[in-house]
Amino acid sequence: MPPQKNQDHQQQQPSEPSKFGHLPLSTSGPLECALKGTVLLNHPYFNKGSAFTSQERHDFELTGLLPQSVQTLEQQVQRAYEQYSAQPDDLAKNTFLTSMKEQNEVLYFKLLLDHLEEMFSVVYTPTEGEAIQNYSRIFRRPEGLFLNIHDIDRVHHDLSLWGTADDVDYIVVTDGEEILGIGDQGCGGILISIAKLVLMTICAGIHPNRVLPVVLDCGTDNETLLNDPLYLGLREKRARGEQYDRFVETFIRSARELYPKAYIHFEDFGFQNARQLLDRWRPEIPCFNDDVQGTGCVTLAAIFAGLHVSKQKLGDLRMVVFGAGTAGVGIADQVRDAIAEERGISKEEASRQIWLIDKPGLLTAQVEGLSDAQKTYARSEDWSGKETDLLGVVKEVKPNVLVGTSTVPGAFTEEIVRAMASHVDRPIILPLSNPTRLHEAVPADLLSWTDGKALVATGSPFKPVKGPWGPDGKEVEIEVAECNNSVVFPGIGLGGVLCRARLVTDKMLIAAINGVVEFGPALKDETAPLLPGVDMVRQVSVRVARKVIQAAVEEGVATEQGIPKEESELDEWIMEQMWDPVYRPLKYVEAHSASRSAKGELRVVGSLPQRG
Ligand SMILES: NC(=O)C1=CN([C@@H]2O[C@H](COP(=O)(O)OP(=O)(O)OC[C@H]3O[C@@H](n4cnc5c(N)ncnc54)[C@H](O)[C@@H]3O)[C@@H](O)[C@H]2O)C=CC1
Ligand SMILES: CC(=O)C(=O)O
Ligand SMILES: [Mg+2]
Repeated sequence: MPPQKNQDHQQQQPSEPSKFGHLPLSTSGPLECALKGTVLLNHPYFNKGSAFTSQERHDFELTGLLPQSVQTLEQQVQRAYEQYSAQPDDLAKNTFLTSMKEQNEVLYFKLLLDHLEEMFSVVYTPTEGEAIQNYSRIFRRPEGLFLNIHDIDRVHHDLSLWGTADDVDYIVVTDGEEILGIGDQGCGGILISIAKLVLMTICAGIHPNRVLPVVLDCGTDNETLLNDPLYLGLREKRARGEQYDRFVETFIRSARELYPKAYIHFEDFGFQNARQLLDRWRPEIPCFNDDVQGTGCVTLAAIFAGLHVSKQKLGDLRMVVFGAGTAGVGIADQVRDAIAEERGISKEEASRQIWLIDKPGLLTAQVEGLSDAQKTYARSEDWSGKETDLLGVVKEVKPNVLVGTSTVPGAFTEEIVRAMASHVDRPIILPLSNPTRLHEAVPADLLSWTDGKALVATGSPFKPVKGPWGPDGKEVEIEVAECNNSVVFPGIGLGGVLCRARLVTDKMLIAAINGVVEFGPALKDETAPLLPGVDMVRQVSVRVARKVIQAAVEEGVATEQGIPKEESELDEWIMEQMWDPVYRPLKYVEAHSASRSAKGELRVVGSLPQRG
């Protein structure tokens, strides 16, 4: 593209009046800004770098601080992409993107959106896992909110610095205990909160300046971190029990009080805490546990697609889950409820079609120390004299669905997979452990051991697999879906935020699953992936959000006014409120006369220490 001389007349965003009138979260029109000069250039939300127009350079005291050429966002993306491509490896690419986010958010999100398929695995699993493990080493600048268990009395105050009551739509909080499949990462867990929020913006258009990433620093049991002189978090063993409960409760109550509109997303808590927190808060506030509910929803959607291809019914499902932790039991619950609904039977009866395996082997009534959630699935029939390891259970139970959420790489061995395929024509096999190196099996092996018959989806992305599985042994390429909660949590969150749901109900989650299923490529072409890919994320999120909002309205938990009833209008209403990475004209306002806008877009220096 030839360089363009003067882009002053580039129109940054049309501000057509909406047919719905003023929508609370729409972001068209000029952006009020009280910052000037270097402070403005250093503010990631307002900064446009070389794309500031000549007028803005004069109005905001930027002349002399920028080279003369006024460039377009597209030119900036081109330059940024060249810089990104020159990075030596994925972790360096991840670090490059983080620093771009700290400089210019519009450019960061535009770059990501334009190259989403290539960059998704760099800002999310698997590379984000590597960044988290190295947090205290690659740290440059803090982002997010770090709350200290020893300062419970300051939690409310520290949270209050983030904005006013209207400023926050979405909070992702972790305590860092069970990050992806890489265990306790202490305060480095802040990066999973940030990554999930990046996905909320990219996949669902949640405004990047109206979100809050939080890590609850309760210490860490990770010896490597405890012994690392550069570790940035509390250097002590994890607090548990009463002190922990009081800390989390103080956080949630303060967040609710300060930001009553915000939806709270729990991420990567340890198994016991994840469940307890969800059970404790779900009946009271709009909250969601991604590892339990998000994973349950996306996996059920993949299973629906797999059953469609294998021409089996949900009622006939026999599922073995290897790794009965947060995700494994979350999946089991979602599948159990769907079976119960389809067959018109009790949840208890439906749970008989599911076998959970953990470290002691099959979970039976004889296994001690099971949590309440696991006990629901403990087998009561007599297994004495039978093998209760994965191979033994697969041989005995003859499952048509096998799920891996164990973090044990290679656990789905050739023998196990062949045993499964010997009694089911199209086995549905979902190795979901992240990051990539922890998958229970890789698609190439699963397909090769089953002559291309396995219906596979994986927790992290994999390249398509080629093999002689077409008609007459012709070589075909099989694309494997990523079965990650990222397919579904953005749409659920978008729906929850836009309708200002009081609660996130079971029916809203079922509606979300149906939304994903409608986009499943395998429903139209049986050789296609079980779930929609990254290229369709925004469309999927709009559909999921629509379904979630409709269910919330039906259930009486939507509190927003004026939600359209008609589907295409509702889609328009949703899309108008999704944030897009475009530069909007800046309008100067005096700091002292500046009130923070309801959109949280007017940030006065000093009001947001973490982001200013
Ligand atoms: N694809 C997706 O969307 C998601 C994937 N995950 C992945 O699932 C994995 C598990 O995550 P969580 O459930 O949060 O962790 P978790 O720690 O709660 O669960 C893991 C379970 O596997 C069990 N396990 C470990 N070694 C085992 C062995 N040798 N045999 C049998 N069981 C064994 C553990 O005892 C534990 O119960 C992680 O790799 C995580 O990244 C989690 C959430 C979503
Ligand atoms: C995907 C996700 O949430 C996890 O692996 O924990
Ligand atoms: Mg997670």
